[in-house]
Amino acid sequence: MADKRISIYDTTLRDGAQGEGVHFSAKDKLFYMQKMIEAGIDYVEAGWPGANPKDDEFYRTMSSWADSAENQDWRLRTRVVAFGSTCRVGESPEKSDSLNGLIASGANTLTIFGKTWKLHVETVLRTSPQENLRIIRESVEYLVKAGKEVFFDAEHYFDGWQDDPAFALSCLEAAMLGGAKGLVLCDTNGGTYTREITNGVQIVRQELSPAILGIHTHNDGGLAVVNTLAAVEAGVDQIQGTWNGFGERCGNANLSTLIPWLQLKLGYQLLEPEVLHNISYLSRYVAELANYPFDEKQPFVGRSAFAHKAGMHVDAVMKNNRTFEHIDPASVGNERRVLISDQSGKANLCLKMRRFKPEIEKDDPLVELAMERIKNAENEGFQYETAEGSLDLLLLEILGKYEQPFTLEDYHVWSDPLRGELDSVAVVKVQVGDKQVHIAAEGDGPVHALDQALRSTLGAFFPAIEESELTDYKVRVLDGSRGTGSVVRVVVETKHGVNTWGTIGVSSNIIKASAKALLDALYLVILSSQGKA
Ligand SMILES: CC(=O)SCCNC(=O)CCNC(=O)[C@H](O)C(C)(C)COP(=O)(O)OP(=O)(O)OC[C@H]1O[C@@H](n2cnc3c(N)ncnc32)[C@H](O)[C@@H]1OP(=O)(O)O
Ligand SMILES: CC(=O)C(=O)O
Repeated sequence: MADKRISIYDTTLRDGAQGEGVHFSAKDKLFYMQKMIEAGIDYVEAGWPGANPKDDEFYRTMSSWADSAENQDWRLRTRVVAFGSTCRVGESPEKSDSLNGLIASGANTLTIFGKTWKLHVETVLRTSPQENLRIIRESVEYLVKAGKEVFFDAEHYFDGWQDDPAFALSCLEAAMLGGAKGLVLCDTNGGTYTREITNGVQIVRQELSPAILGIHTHNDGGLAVVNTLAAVEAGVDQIQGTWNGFGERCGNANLSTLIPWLQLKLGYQLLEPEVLHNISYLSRYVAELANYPFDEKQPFVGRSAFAHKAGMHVDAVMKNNRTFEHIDPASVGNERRVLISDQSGKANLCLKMRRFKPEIEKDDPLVELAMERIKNAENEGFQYETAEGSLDLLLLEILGKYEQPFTLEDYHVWSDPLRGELDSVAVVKVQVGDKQVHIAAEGDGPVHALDQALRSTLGAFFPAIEESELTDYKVRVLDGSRGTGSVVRVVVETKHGVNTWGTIGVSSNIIKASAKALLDALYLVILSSQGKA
């Protein structure tokens, strides 16, 4: 149903943080909340009070922040949710540390999960179905009486429903009897097929009338996004998910994919259009905050999402972008990229070269020349897809616009691996204008020594060098048949301000390959600081 409002329940800080390698400190969680409040996310589940000191600290700080006069209006847009479980078997809610911890958290919206699959009731809780219904109903009731808005996460709902539909439904009824505002159907093991999700949601819609019906899926079968979309089409009002699909095992339904699908393609209302235009940035922000590598292959928001490599595709995109783009990249804050490789045609290169010479056309002989040089270089082992910085330098040179800011006249590197730290020395001879400089520097290994020598020589002439940093260094053996004499490809990543460049060197001598990649990086830092690259 187009233009229906679907609320977003973001569980990145809770279920997302249950993912391998994903961590948020209490302070990270506060930064995160502020971003999501700005974005207008409806519900943000931030953790489990009582489970660990970090979550306790977060809720303490969050409640005092929310209570302060200048932040009173945050509740209008975003609700911070505290998560926990029902009371334990044989326990009364009043005695439950979990429930009392939730009330004490200060959050006005609370989500508790409970069992709906008999397998869990019998083997994990080791209790009777009746006791399970009691702990669900009484726990919800206790929180509602404390003045809270309560969601019930029906753990393993779809497995439970396939096993014993009447029992699974009775668990939902117990939560409703307790006064739950929302019921959330969880595919906890992530292995449910889409058809069962659709059926499961439709039956709950027919049988019960919660104020909010939500869906929470995991990605173990690779269907979390599709299953969430199916649930929306079958009638849920709320999607639970995590940015970048972070979460336990194979992760949760990915909000970075779901939101554009629902809003741009299916016509549902989730976020303000300007927030949707910022969604690539938001996804990246969350990965940065979690210190987790961003998956560039993600639909909609990844760098590769609109990266065209095949020559024929780029030719078609230049004629009409709809030929190979399912949406306008700008609608999700992303951009089209043209990759240059041995799969490129003149269209790829022409688009790339227009950055430096806007009037260039596909039939210009310089485009042909660039294609020949690149295909030959790729044949020798260069790979410009990961080294767009070196590619820029090559194109500037072909266009006659390259002014090399210095020349490395000579260099020598010695290593004494038995010396311990700073085991290598490099001496470089560099020509800058009419000045020639010799400098020696030590380093941990020969490449570090060379980098240090170049930087200390050039920093005096070009201050931008001092502000730049090497952020990655990768070596790949191209053909192992010659053992330690094989040709290697070195790719260096360098950051200066908001710019990051990949540069490349290829040689059977790892120092020579590294020197070429390092030099290209330094040239780029200097040229871009002078507005020439
Ligand atoms: C599907 C989900 O993702 S639910 C969220 C799961 N998230 C987490 O587990 C992360 C945070 N968890 C924790 O920090 C800890 O597990 C704590 C603090 C909550 C509990 O720790 P402990 O008291 O040491 O218990 P432990 O984790 O070993 O075992 C879980 C207990 O809860 C019980 N339990 C599990 N689910 C429920 C439920 N829905 N309602 C009531 N009790 C439950 C289990 O039966 C078990 O009890 P038992 O020890 O009497 O057999
Ligand atoms: C509650 C929850 O995270 C799940 O069932 O997957």
